Amino acid sequence: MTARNISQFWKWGRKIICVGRNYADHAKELKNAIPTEPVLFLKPPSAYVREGSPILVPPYTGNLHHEVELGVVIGKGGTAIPQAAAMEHVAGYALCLDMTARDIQDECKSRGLPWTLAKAFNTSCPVSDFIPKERIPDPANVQLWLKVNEQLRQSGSTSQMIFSIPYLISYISDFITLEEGDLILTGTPKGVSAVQEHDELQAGIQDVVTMSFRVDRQD
Ligand SMILES: O=C([O-])CC(=O)C(=O)O
Ligand SMILES: [Mg+2]
Repeated sequence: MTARNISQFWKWGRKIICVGRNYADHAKELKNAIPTEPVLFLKPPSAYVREGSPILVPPYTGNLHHEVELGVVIGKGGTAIPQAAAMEHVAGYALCLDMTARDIQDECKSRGLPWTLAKAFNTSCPVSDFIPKERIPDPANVQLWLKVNEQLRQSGSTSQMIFSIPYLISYISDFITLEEGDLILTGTPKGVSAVQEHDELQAGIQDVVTMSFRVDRQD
């Protein structure tokens, strides 16, 4: 049996735990209250898409949004992880997009229904190469950016997060056991906007990583 390699964590079939409304400026642009506890939702591993393959617009949405986010890759699992030990559970990072069918999400919100079809569809989690932990010594202070067709749409620092990475790891692991290969999406800064078929998305974490994806229609 070949050993699994954490640098290909997206192939492992592990869960993707997403944090919503973790940046006040984004919560405000969508007219959501600033949360007093993390807002959590999940994506299945089938949501992953890698560079070279397109982001597919689900046929049921007319308002697909990009959300650029720092992803935290879990290297050591655990339950009820104390904040002080949380960073020992991190193997590294990845740049991610939390693709969101905003019209469907709005409808789910107003009807009190779960966000699954707004957030968890195929290709809803574009992911960069794995970034070993050492390459981002201060994850609480890196710049994330996203361009659509060369136009800057999102630019924000992880220093703006409401809940820190150690807090999130500790909070999540109280309720959902974290496993090696899990990914935590830590929320998006402001500037989310709609993408269309044939758009080119480019995103990056300052001088650490960049990635690009093309948007296509689902046949
Ligand atoms: O859909 C939303 O706005 C919540 C979310 O994922 C985020 O804040 O990153
Ligand atoms: Mg998000």
